[in-house]
Amino acid sequence: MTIRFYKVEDPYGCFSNFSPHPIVVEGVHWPTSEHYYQAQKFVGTPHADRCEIIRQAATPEEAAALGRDPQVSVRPDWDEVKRDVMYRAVQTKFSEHAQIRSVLLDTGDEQIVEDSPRDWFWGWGADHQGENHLGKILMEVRDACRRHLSS
Ligand SMILES: Nc1c(N[C@@H]2O[C@H](COP(=O)(O)O)[C@@H](O)[C@H]2O)[nH]c(=O)[nH]c1=O
Repeated sequence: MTIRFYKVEDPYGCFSNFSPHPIVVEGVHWPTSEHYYQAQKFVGTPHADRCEIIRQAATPEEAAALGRDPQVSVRPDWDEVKRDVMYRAVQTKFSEHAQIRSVLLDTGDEQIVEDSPRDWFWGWGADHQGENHLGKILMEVRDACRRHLSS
């Protein structure tokens, strides 16, 4: 059966980037993978100061809002790099938290879908026709964890 996730409080909520699992990337602590993902939008831009503002946001919702401010331009290559950014965020999260790594590994080879009604890129969208890149990255990270375990 397909594993659907979205809100942190719902089943498989630990797969959401809003889940309370901090990550450390290049020695920098991020409260959630969402904080890290949203901050990368502004690396190398005139608004690079926004990275630290986002890192210090009290909640992932606030971090997402700061990252989605239409008044502030993201890095011009964001659409080209955002999937790699997301992969690094998710891979780091599950490498640093054994308990949720077990949850991910225990999904076997089931399909994983971000059941977002309004995100057709990271999720499958309300009509379930979206690209589900976050679900695909979770399945890629699951496979990488499994290979690491068997090596
Ligand atoms: N989980 C979740 C969301 N989805 C998350 O938002 C991020 C995409 O943001 P953007 O690239 O700015 O559209 C990505 O991490 C995706 O999983 N959005 C929400 O407003 N609430 C939520 O609970």
